[in-house]
Amino acid sequence: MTASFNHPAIGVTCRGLVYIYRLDGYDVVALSGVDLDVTPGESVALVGPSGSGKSTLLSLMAGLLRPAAGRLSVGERDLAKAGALELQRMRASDVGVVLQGASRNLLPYLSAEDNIRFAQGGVPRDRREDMPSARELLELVGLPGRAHAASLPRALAPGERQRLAVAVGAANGAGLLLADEPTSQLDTASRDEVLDALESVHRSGRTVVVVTHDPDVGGRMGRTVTIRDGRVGSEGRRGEDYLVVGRDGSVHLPPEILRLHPPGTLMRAEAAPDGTIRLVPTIGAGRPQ
Ligand SMILES: Nc1ncnc2c1ncn2[C@@H]1O[C@H](COP(=O)(O)OP(=O)(O)OP(=O)(O)O)[C@@H](O)[C@H]1O
Repeated sequence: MTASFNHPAIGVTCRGLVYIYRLDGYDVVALSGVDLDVTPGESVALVGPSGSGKSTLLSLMAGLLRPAAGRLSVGERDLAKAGALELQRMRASDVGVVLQGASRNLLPYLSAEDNIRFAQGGVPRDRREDMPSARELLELVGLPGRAHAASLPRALAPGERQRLAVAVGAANGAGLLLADEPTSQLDTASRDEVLDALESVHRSGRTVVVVTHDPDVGGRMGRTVTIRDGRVGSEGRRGEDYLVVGRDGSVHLPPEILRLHPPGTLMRAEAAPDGTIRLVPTIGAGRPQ
């Protein structure tokens, strides 16, 4: 099914992105220098341990939080400089957001169709004619027909409700869809249907960025980016995991290597003529006590 999404896919650029929560007088550094490019039309999963900063990064991309430092562009917009009104406009028409938990995205007293129409209400008039209809969106996420359109969110099964949340997130026809844990607490069949819905949105010409704990969800996206301790730790492409050399030359060693060689270990980096790098720990000299 092809819904009419006429707006181009939107990319994201993060450079040295920092975010700090202030909690009871303490600073919690959630992101400590994220460098990441999401190219228009890509599908990316943000994965990584709990508390590593994935949701914070997604909320920054959505303009729900403001960067403490660094650069963040969504399409042509510089989010570090944008005012509250501009961020609100961006969410109304350029970026779709699916928050964690389907019910946070849906009005319980409106039908599926009316939830979508409500989400389309904030789109500027001159762009409304380009928007897909509520029925087209419902069909896109696998909820076709009059019965689905007329259902209240509570009458839908959990997986259907989550697919409706995806349709509502995509309703404004935006070129970038951001989704936080869209498949959590779903059984495998429902999860796969939500992934099909996200894939349909992606195929309709948008960029899709998803935060997930589920490796299988990561496997369905074009690229996985692992966030570790508030920075990009590694990337997965076509089933292979790669370390990412940061702007400052640092690399995050994977947990299994860190268990063998804990932080503080002294290592020599030796480059072989074929470009391979060997990290050689200096036994006894640099291990923390
Ligand atoms: N509202 C908040 N106030 C204070 N600290 C917060 C707040 N939200 C998140 N944090 C802290 O910021 C860091 C990053 O949190 P974030 O939720 O972005 O991580 P996450 O990778 O999405 O985790 P999870 O997978 O558990 O959702 C964590 O140390 C977390 O405790």
